[in-house]
Amino acid sequence: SMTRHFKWEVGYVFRSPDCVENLVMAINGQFPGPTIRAKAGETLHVELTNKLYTEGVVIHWHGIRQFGTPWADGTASISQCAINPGETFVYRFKVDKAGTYFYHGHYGMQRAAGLYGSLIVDVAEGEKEPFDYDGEFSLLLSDWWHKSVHEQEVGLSSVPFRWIGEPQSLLINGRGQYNCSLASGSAVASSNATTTGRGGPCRFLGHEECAPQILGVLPNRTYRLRLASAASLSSLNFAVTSHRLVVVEADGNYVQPFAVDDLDIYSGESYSVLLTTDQDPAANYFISAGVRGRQPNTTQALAILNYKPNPPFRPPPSPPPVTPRWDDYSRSRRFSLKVHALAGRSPKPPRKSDRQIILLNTQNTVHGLVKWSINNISLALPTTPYLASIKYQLKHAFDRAPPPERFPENYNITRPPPNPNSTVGSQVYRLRLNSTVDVVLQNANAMKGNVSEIHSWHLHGHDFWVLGYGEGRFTAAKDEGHFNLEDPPLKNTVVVYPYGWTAVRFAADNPGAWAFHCHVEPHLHMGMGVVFAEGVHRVRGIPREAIACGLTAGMKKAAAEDDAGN
Ligand SMILES: O=C1O[C@H]([C@@H](O)CO)C(O)=C1O
Repeated sequence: SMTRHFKWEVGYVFRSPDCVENLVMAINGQFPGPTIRAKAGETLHVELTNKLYTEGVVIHWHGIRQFGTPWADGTASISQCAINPGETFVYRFKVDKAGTYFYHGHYGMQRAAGLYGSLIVDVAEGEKEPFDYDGEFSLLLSDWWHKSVHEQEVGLSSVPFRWIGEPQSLLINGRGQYNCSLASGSAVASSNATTTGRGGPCRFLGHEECAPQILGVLPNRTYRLRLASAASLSSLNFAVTSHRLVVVEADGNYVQPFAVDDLDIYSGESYSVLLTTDQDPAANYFISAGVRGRQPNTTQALAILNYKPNPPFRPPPSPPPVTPRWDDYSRSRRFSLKVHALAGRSPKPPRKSDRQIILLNTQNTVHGLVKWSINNISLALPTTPYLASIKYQLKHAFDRAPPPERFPENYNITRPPPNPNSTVGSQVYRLRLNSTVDVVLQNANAMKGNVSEIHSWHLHGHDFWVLGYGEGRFTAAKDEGHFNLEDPPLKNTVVVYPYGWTAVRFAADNPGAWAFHCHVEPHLHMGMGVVFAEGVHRVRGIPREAIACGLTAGMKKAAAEDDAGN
């Protein structure tokens, strides 16, 4: 089948995503990066050249399994070395399943610098989706800070700790409005427009980088909106005034369709919703993304659903949707529980698992640094990529002790950690190839009293079944009986609610080394993740340029000599 070729250069550019100029990481000068569109079964061949001056770079293809190509997963220190300035690395892999995906940087906090774009995989020739629509739009949601990612990273790694704070703005396809609002007055100004002060009406001529996304639609049609969240921190709620949304896909898997007025989308998740333009065609309507899950300090992002032939900037007569209360977690759970696999389109989970790993999520300190830990270990990535050091049995590349699969019975998840100290570690959970693994993500109180933060966990290389969500501390006896083994959704990202737990099940069927981590960028930077590895001995043909760093730098030479036969 077909191979699609792309030649990308990653570099910093000055841009104004929310009408304020900042540094943005762009691909071929574009922010967000170019949208990749392909058909299931095709091969992507992305030749990536690093044009940054002093930083490495990698690109992760979020939601793509990388079956047989684990070195293309794009995770620095796990699947590959970071691509050095001036170097070129070829990502060549198959997109084997239709769905709404995205790609993004996976080194330091580069995703938060704007290194992301849409990746849409259509059904293969002759295949059909289980729903029809007349047109489609892809909406990449994210959040945005005026402080550089460099300053964010150093702040989080400083003593005293400097939190990044809440975002200055939310973006829809890389466009947001800081310090003004589309909702107050007409967004179109006469030609002598000036951007106004804080909170005043936005004034656009339409060509500005930060001019809102306009979705031009015809009345009485059905459109597929492909939503994906590349957000660094924010859990978002998406809504379109006066229009119901029918959810039909989650993370590249079909779901039993259900209608909502709004939907929650956590960092790393993607959805497809069907929207029918059955409202008054003389009006335009607001599209909104607002913060939930954390006390909001950022105005909602707005875009326009423009019923043609109305002028695109005609102010919608109705005000934007009101984002539901940020801490109404029972409302949030009710939405999560509406997502079920579409019968006959996804395999059901095995009735039993071979192993159950329980991961306690806590906030801790390590020598005064604020960290997130899993079973009291905060992930510190090694300099040599796990894929190489496991494949080539390189000693001393990472801590080979098996990481803890449980946490102490007497740990009280409703209180701050009695001893806030934890340690950093680089251990790997070794999974037996083709075994069925259950993971329970257990949330807990943060270091501050009466605080438990929302997290969104993403698994590389696999989809998992979401077996259930619960409140308080998970216990097998009390909770396993309530797992949904009938029609659990297949996802690659799942939310963990404050003081609650989320249980997932997956087949360890993909030889490679895979990250499993909180998709909240600062949390990952603070160590909130683990590494799984299965069947690495079976991995064949790791491209040398993927592993020429750390202890393997010498290997590159040795291997070359070896090839030269001396
Ligand atoms: O990791 C985090 O740190 C801060 C707070 O917990 C300490 O300042 C915050 O809100 C996070 O999500």
